[in-house]
Amino acid sequence: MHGMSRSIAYLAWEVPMITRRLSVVNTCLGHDRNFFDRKAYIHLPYHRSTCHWKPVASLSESSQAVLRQSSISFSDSRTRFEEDKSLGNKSSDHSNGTGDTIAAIVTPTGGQHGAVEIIRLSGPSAIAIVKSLFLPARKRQVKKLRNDWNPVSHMVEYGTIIDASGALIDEVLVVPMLAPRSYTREDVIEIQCHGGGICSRRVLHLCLEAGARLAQPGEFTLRAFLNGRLDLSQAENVAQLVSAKTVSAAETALAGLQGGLSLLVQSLRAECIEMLADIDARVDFDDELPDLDTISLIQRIQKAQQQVEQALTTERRGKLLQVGIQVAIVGRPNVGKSSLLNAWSQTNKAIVTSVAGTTRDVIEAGIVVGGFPVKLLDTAGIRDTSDEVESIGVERSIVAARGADVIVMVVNAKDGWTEEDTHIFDRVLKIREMSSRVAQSMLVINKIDQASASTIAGSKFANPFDKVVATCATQRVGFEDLEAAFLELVGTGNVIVGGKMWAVNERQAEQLLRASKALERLQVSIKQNLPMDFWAVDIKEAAVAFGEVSGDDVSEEVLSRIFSKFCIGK
Ligand SMILES: Nc1nc2c(c(=O)[nH]1)N(C=O)[C@@H](CNc1ccc(C(=O)N[C@@H](CCC(=O)O)C(=O)O)cc1)CN2
Ligand SMILES: Nc1nc2c(ncn2[C@@H]2O[C@H](COP(=O)(O)OP(=O)(O)OP(=O)(O)O)[C@@H](O)[C@H]2O)c(=O)[nH]1
Ligand SMILES: [Mg+2]
Repeated sequence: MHGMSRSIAYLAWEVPMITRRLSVVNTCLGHDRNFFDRKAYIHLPYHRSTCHWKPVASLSESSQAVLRQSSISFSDSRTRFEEDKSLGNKSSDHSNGTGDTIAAIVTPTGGQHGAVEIIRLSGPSAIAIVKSLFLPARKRQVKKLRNDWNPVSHMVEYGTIIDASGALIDEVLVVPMLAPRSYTREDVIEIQCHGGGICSRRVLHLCLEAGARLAQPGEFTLRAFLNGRLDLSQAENVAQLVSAKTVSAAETALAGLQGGLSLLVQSLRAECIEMLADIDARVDFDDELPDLDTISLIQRIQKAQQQVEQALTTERRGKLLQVGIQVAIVGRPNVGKSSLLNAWSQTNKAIVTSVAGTTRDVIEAGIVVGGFPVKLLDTAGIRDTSDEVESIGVERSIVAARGADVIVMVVNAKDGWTEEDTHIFDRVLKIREMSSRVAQSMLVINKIDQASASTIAGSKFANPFDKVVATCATQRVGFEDLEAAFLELVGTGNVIVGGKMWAVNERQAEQLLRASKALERLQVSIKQNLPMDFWAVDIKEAAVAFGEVSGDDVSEEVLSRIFSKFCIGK
């Protein structure tokens, strides 16, 4: 960094290293911000929208090393910016990830096959590979030739796929989406084959022989992320969208995919970086700049923190939408648990008889309540029994209750609250205490056609339950109240149920919480008049946490953990 004096105030645009594969050249120079705005900067192999302004001298070792290797001169006060040729070349190598072309069948492969199946290719050789297999029907020439196809982006082409010997493999439609107008921003070609599993596999095989590599789970979306088409939170919403089990879950994921959360996090991160720049500048050049207005700074921080806290309130709803809610129905034999499951799910899944001890195994029924996927678990009536099969069933009831989010205990209005009920209640409560998940509880007083529910509902026995509802399962009475109470119980915070509102996932919430804590500490540091270096530490922490959400500042490990959960072809 010879010749560089601090007063020239070179600023560098340091991009955190995203993946090792994506090289260490993360640095870019600007004479000042305006200069940068005029795009006089080195083209980076990989850069995302918001980064971190720093004096060159404070850059990381590796970034400084890159600068030293490049031909940028620091000695001239007017600054010559030269684009280093080797950097430029690297840049194009990396613009498509590893440079290879990936392929996968993107329609379902196991189980049921559809009428049409799609193979997707993405990468620099996608066109060449398809050219070598595809004979467009449209060509007017009498003699059809291989390699004689000129793809037009987003124009469907009809033709045939042939193998190396010229044998017909399938009659297909081909859709080219040329870079950067594609999902991955690379050249993407989709081949629509006949369904049934054979054609698509043969075509995929030909693509692989022609030089494509089988895509890993989530690799198309990973490329979309690496090429800046989606940020990380949007990519996570792609996975959530395709695994959504209800309309509300899908709508929530879609809202995230459309960028609601991304925009918020982006602006929060930009805000942090701006505040950090103000603070850093005063740490470095304190004598030349006016004092910071700490009152307005604290206001900015408070506003940011409020936005983070608000985003955090969406987590519970998001989790319940994505994962669903497990409800264990427990109680004495013959109180009507199976009848309740059948009535609630409007099925006949569970066997109902007047014999106590009918249900032996856990019976599941999936329903949707207020947009949330709910799994009802009907269980064997809990009692002391010498019957071997029944006692195993009772054990399973306890296990089901232990894993449930909501425990519904059913009692019988006619019998009133019995000693056995107390016994079960104790066991249910014990389960609640032992469980790491805090289950909520609901008392359902059933068979209200035979006796009034008020005796139990008004007794001390009802008090410990979060909700009390009266039903007649055989006539499907009380189920509206049951659902309303249930929704209140799972409480979705102040977010509209079923609204088109994004939600944060667990990983995002973890980072937002980290940011919120850092912003909290920051306010304390400012109020206590601690040195500005301390402020910088906290604000950096918040910026990094936001960067973890957006993917601007994320390790390869986290990336591979996220993308490995995708399905193949996504
Ligand atoms: N056949 C097919 N259907 C699909 C997908 C796909 O990849 N293939 N998608 C995959 O998940 C989803 C749609 N997502 C997509 C997103 C962007 C582009 C795309 O080509 N974007 C261009 C805009 C094209 C234009 O300019 O008209 C771009 O953003 O530049 C394609 C699909 C759902 N349906
Ligand atoms: N009158 C009336 N009978 C009901 C009601 N709910 C269930 N029953 C009857 O009560 C009996 C037992 O119902 P189940 O649903 O099998 O009871 P369970 O709690 O699952 O019993 P186990 O599986 O043995 O633990 C059946 O004859 C049902 O028809 C109700 O609300 N009113
Ligand atoms: Mg039963």
